[in-house]
Amino acid sequence: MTTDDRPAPLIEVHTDPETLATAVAGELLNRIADAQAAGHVPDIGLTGGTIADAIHREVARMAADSGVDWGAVRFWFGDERFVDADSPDRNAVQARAAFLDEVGATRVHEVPAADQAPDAESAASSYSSTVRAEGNGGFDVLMLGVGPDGHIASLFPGHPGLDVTDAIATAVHDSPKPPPDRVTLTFEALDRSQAVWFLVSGDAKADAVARALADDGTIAETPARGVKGRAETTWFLDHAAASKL
Ligand SMILES: O=C1O[C@H](COP(=O)(O)O)[C@@H](O)[C@H](O)[C@H]1O
Repeated sequence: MTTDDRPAPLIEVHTDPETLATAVAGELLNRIADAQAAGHVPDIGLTGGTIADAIHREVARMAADSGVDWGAVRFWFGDERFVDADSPDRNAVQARAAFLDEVGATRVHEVPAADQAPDAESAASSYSSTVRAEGNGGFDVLMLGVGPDGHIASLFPGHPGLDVTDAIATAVHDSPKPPPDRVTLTFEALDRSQAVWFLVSGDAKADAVARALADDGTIAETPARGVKGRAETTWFLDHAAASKL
């Protein structure tokens, strides 16, 4: 199935970032619980960013009533900033602080950090091996924040990472958004997801959302155009982010 054969994106608009975060957190907990009830260990792709952090905090708040077995869910990162393991810039550090440590998640697959790998290339290669060895062929739910420039994960407009087709993860240098060195999953890997959820809030991202969902446009200009779920693609927006649709 090519990306074009996949179901058309759904758009869910919430009043503000707070209601958006609560809605996505509730939906995520339901998806995980349903997968586990069906005897499946779900693979969940996490993203960094502002709205992701709010969602993660809502997951922690709502976790107790969810029935989720946190030892039976695998967490992954769509991208990571190549900084030291304890740096607050790291997506994994932020996600751990917001919910993973609090709920007691045990199967968290992090990208090697700058004090654990010699360079971003080695970290990308190591993460590719981990995904190949311990992943289940794709994410059940992949969450992606979107930058004002239309980037997803660490796939930035016009950057060489957009063209990598022979790897699961790749190194990124000279990122337009700091920090400059990063590791990102490639389109090849992101595109193996059953459900892709774009998470976007704020009017600074309204243009990027409109470009991503327009009939015409290129992935090189707006990388968010380059990923669709095999079974579902949903854009979770607040009013501000949806204001140019
Ligand atoms: O650098 C990154 O930025 C994006 C979006 O972040 P935001 O603060 O504009 O919401 C995020 O999706 C990505 O994972 C992260 O590394």
